This record gives sequence, C-alpha cells and structure tokens, in this order.
Amino acid sequence: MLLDQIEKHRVRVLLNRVNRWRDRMRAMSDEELQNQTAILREQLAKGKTLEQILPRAYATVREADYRILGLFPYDVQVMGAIVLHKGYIAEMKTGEGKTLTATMPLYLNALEGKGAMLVTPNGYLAERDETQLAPVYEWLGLTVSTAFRKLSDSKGQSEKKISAAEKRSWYNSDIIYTTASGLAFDFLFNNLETEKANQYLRPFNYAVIDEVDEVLLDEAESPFVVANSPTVLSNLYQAADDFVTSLIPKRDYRLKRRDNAVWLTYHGVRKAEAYFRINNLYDASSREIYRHIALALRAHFFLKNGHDYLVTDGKVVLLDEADGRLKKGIKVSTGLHQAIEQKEHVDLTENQRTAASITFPSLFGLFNKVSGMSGTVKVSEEEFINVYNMKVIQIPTNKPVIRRDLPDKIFVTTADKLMAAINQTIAFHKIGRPVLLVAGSVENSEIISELLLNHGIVHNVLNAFNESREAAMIREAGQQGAVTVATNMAGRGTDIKLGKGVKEKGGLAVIGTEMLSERVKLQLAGRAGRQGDPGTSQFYISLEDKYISQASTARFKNYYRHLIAKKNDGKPIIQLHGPRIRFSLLMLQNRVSSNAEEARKQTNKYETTMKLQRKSFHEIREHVITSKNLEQTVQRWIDEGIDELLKRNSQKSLNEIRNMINRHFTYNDIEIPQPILSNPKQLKEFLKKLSNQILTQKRVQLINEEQLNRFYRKALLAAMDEGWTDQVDYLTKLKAYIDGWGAMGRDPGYIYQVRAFNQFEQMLREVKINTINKLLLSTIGINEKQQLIVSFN
Ligand SMILES: Nc1ncnc2c1ncn2[C@@H]1O[C@H](COP(=O)(O)OP(=O)(O)OP(=O)(O)O)[C@@H](O)[C@H]1O
Repeated sequence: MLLDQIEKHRVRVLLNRVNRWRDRMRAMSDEELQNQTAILREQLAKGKTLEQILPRAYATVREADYRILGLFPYDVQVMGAIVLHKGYIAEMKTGEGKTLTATMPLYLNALEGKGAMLVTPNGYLAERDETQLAPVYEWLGLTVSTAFRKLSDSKGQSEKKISAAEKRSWYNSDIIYTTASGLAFDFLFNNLETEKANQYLRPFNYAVIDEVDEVLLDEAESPFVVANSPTVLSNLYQAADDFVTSLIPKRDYRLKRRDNAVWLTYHGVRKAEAYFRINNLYDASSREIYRHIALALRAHFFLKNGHDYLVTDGKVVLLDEADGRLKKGIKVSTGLHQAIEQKEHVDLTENQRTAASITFPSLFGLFNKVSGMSGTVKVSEEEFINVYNMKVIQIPTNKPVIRRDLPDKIFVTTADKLMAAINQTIAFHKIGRPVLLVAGSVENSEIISELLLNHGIVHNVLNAFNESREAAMIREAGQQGAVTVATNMAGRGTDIKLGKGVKEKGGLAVIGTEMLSERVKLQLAGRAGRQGDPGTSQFYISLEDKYISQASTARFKNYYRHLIAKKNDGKPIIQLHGPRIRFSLLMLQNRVSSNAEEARKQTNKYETTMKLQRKSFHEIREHVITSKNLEQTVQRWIDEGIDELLKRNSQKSLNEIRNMINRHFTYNDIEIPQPILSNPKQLKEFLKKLSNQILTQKRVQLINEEQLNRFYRKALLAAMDEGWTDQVDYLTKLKAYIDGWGAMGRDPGYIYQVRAFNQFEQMLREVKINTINKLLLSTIGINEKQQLIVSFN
C-alpha cells in the first residue's frame, strides 16, 4: 500500500513536469513542434536517458494529438502514459481513452530507434488504432505501420503471400501496431527461416500490451503452434469415437466438470480392452489407444459446438474463449482437433507435428521492456507481480463513472433467463434506449436473435460469423432505439458512441445473459458509461450456465434438481433472490478463478523449461545462420557425430560398421581394413577421413567459398530443425500426457522438467549424427543461374 503511494507520488511529480511544458508547446509553430523529435533524439545521442526527456517528449505528443486529432490527453491519461513507460501495468477504467494514452510512451520509446509496439488482442483494434493515430506519429517524423496487411489495403490480394521484404518494412517501423497472435506466428516463422535474407524481425524492444489481462492471463495457456511434416493419420480416431459414444454414464466413465476431468471406471477400462482387443489398456504398447480414448472423451464431454468451436463449411474452427472470435489457423495440438472433427463427422485434417510453439508469456518475455493496460487488472494484481514481476497502478478516471452496475438477476433455467432478458430489452427499446444484449455463445446469439424477431424488433447480430461488419455495427449500436446482439466479441475495446438524445434517456444499457468471470463481466459493462456518460449494466444468469455447471458442487446440483422439480410441478418462471444464493455464487466464482490461476502457474512452469531450451537452441541456430565460415563447426559436429555413432554400435562387427557407413556416410561399398575394428581410435580416424573425402568430392562442384558455406548452412539447419521439431512435438505430447498426474499425487512439473531435459540432450546428440547424413548423403548441383541446389534424402 505504502509502495503504491510512493509510486503514485512519483507519477504525479512527472505529470507536473509534463504540464510545465504545456504553454510553451502551445505557443510553438507547427514547424517548431515537429522539430522536437530531432531535438529529443539529439539529447538521447548526447547521453540523456528516456526518463530525463520524458516530460518534453510527452508534452510534444500531447500537443500534436491536439493539433492533429483535436484531442488533448487529460492529466489522467498522462499519468497512465508515465506508468506505461516504466514497464508497469496501468489500470484505466473502460472508456478512459487508452488508445490516446499509448501515443506518449510509444513515441518516447520509439525515439531510441529500436522500435515500439502496441499489441492488441485482435486485428480490428490494431487497425482502428493505427489508422486513427498514424497521422500524429507521421507528423512528428516517425514511421508507423500495422504488422499485417490492412483489411482496407488488401482488396483482392489477401491471398498473395507476403514477402519477407514487406514484413521487414513493417517491423522496421518506429511504431508498430499488431496483434498478439500475429506477432507470435511471425516470431515462430521467422525462426524457422533458413536464410538470414528471409528473416524480418529485429530484436524485440518495447511493447505496450492493450487488454493485458486477456493476453497474459486468459490466453496464457494456449500455445501458438506452427506445424509441419504431416504424420500418418491414425484410424484410431474413428474407433475411439465409436467406443466413447457407446459408453454408459457413471458405469463406464466418470465426469468431474469442476476439475475438468473425465476418466474411465473399472468397467470402462474392461470395456475398452474388449473393444480394442488388448490385454491391458495401461500397458506401454496400448499407449496410442489410451491417448485416442482420452482425446475422444475430451472432445465429447468438454467441447461444445457453438461454444468452443463452430462447424462451418465442413470444417471445425475453434472459437476464442476469451472474446468469442474465430481462431483462424490455430488448431488444438496433439490430435484433439481431429477428435472433434471425428465427433462432428467432418473430414479429418492432416495430423501435423508441432514444429515450433510459444505462449504469450514467453513471447513477451523476449522484450526489453513490457507494459500493459486494461480496465480490469487490479483483481489479478498478485498474479501479475508474482508471475510477471509487473506492478499494477490504478489511474483515477477523468470524470466520475456514473454507470450503474445493477445486481445480477438469477434464474433456474436458460429459457427463463433469456425470456426475462428479452422482456427487459423490449422495455428499453420502447423508450428509445439503445441496448447491447450479450449472448454467452454463438448458438445463444442466434436464439436470442430469433426471439427478438418474433417480437418484431429489428437488430444487428455481432458474432464470429459476421466479423466483417463489426465496425459498422458498432457505429450504429449507440443510436436511439438500436438493439445489438453480440457475443463477448464486443467485450473489449469496443467504443460505442452515444447518439443524439440518448444521454437523456439513460445512455446505453448492457444486458448480459451469461454468468462470467468478474473481469469479463466488468469489460462488458464498460461498453456503457464511457467518459462520464450515463449507462447501466445488468446480468441475467441461470443455474444452467456453463460457468456454473462446470464448477458446481454436489449440494448445488441437488438444489438445482429440487428447483427443477418444482418447476415441473407447474411453477412458471423461477427467479432466485436473497443473500444465500448470491453468496454461493460468489464462492463458486472464487473457486473458478483460483483453479484458473493454478492451471496458469502449472503452464508457466512447463513453459519455463521450453523457454530455456528454445533459447539455447536458437543461440546455436543464430550462429549457424549468420556465420560466414562454418568449416570449424562442421568438423566439430562430424567429430561428435562419429563418437555418438560408435557409442551406439557397440559390437563393431564388420557388418555393423558397414551398415552404419551405408546409413550415414555413403551408399557406396567401402573397403574396411579388418584390423581397425578392434581399435576404436583407428576406426574413428578412418571414418573422419572418409567423411572428408566425401566432402572434398562435393567441394569441387561448388563455385566458391560462399557457396560452400551456404551448403554447410543448409545441411546444419536441416539437421537442427528436424531435431527441434521432434523436441517440440515431444514436449507438447509430454505435457498433455502428464497433465493429469497431479491428481494422482505426483508432481507433473518436476517429471516434465527431468524428461524434457534428458530429451533435449538426446536431441542435440541426434542432430550431430543427422548432420553427417545431411552433409554426406545429400546431392548438390548448380543450376543455370549458378545457384546452389541441395537435395537431402
Ligand atoms: N483526451 C480526450 N479528449 C476527448 N476525448 C477523448 C480523449 N481521450 C479519449 N477520448 C475518447 O474517449 C473514447 C474512449 O476511448 P478508447 O476507446 O480509447 O477507450 P478505452 O480506454 O480503450 O476503452 P476500453 O477499456 O473499452 O478499451 C473515444 O471515443 C475517444 O475518442
């Protein structure tokens, strides 16, 4: 608390220093103001720190914001901007103008020439913000871009592959607006490139993460995955799916939604053994069957169409749990995607191996400095401090918030709550108040839409199906009498402006129709009452909501059954009142959020191991990709590879050695002098000589040293990337495999670490052997353009 006060005091001191510049900046001509960028850069060059030039820099942007956009950042926004520069998290209430706030730290940190990024959870926000603010930065002499092809520029060419040069120009801009997922994918692909010329990222410097709780908490657990080299598709998906649909609840399997767990009972296990004709389901030889059953169980009991994914055009597309958008291009790894496809009876996509993966927490761990902003972070402050070492500073609002967040209305069934919510919508609509009606899933948004149509109410539907009309719908949503049905896609960053006469009627009414976590709820409520506007929010929830059913206790379930029985006896709509039910729901909410926090901690533990391995792997890779002379590396790796091969071929019979030579060195018959077989030293010398002979033969086909180096590089990288793909794939599967072990009293984090480490060492040894293969068994040639062509077997 005291520290908090001290920190806030420091922020105020800096704010005063920014304010002292205000009149001087106002008096400057445009030219003088624009010239500040050069002055500030010069001060940096002369050794001043960013902190020292902050007041002048912030005052410059502030004035530029005013001259270009007509918006002069308020004192509270400058305070938020100071917090962002320090690498902390600024909690600024919804609608306080975080977009404008970010202009200050981005400008300041970009002055060093190492790049400053604004990362948002979705492309709509990144593009909107960049378009709005680019004129300010450009006016001040900085370059700015989105790190993706803008929807507005990409007419007809969105299919065209984006060149490395184009991407490089984005990422070399002073200020970059992008999405967290776009950045994750670009990072992974950039690392898989085998030529420096095809890489486009520079080292990450400074980032402001918008909606930081969504990025670093809600999405912390789902890794971004790049897949390659399809593996054989297993027909076990269908068998496992058929098997799971034949199971009898309780007798064959048990379901514990609260712990997110489902497992086979003794009966179920026997049934599986009979079904798959095996002796022991838990035997190592049945591991694949076990894995497929586990996947099918998960697909059937935990993932729901319309909730977790959509089936469109015969394809399964995942929905982002946090914001209800389609997660294009992302697949659940380890076969769960195929298990869902099998369940939905659509064609199975190819099963792919994970080539590289990263989670948001480790992606942002690569930046020199990271800060964040959101309207709803204080509740998770402890986690931010413990896990990310980021302080949270609350910024006061510019004008008092007068929005009223009314207490939840609680119903027993889904039907009851939807009807009540619709009736309320109709009442608001009658008096001309705009309503944002938020559905818990795509499926519910369509049901609500139909019900509204039955009442003759014209409305817009904003869900993952019509994302393209988002901007237009948001523009209409605050007008008199407008009704907008949306999934929680409209939950973050959506700036709904009130139309004429709406304030007098009470502002926007947000009506939620699903129990949600406190943070998501606050975000949705925050679509109303922005910038001191009037507005209300109220949530209509039922005991059947997913959030409740996944976490409810036996007592709670009995209570629900009792109420349903009453309802079946003819009682119409049952609404629940009183402190007891509210208290129970509060407890339930706490339980869900602490479970989620635990799960994130576990994932972060796994990820730390991955991070270390990724780092050491990429250090080696960076050496290979940049080195102009790889001769020594090649010799050393061949040497180590031979040692490893000899260790593995312990017998050293003539046949064994001949086989080894044919598998790794050359397909030709080689004369092996008998006596060396019993002398390891001589044998090693022999193999080294052999590899040098083969390399010399290759060398003569090459034109110059540079081409030789290129050949070396291609061979080493091919060997390394294969090894790394196996490693990442192994780690992904390992994680899925041991994740449930905690329930059995073992520490999955520890087991993971030990196995992951051993496998990494093993992988490095494997790479050395594979290097011999790539170098010696490949064929090379020069094409008519005098370019090197290498083909690996
Ligand atoms: N200094 C200012 N002067 C006048 N209007 C402002 C100022 N700053 C922001 N606004 C306006 O306030 C509205 C809300 O801004 P913005 O959408 O950036 O809020 P936000 O904090 O990002 O909200 P959310 O938490 O919902 O993402 C916008 O319409 C913006 O133009």
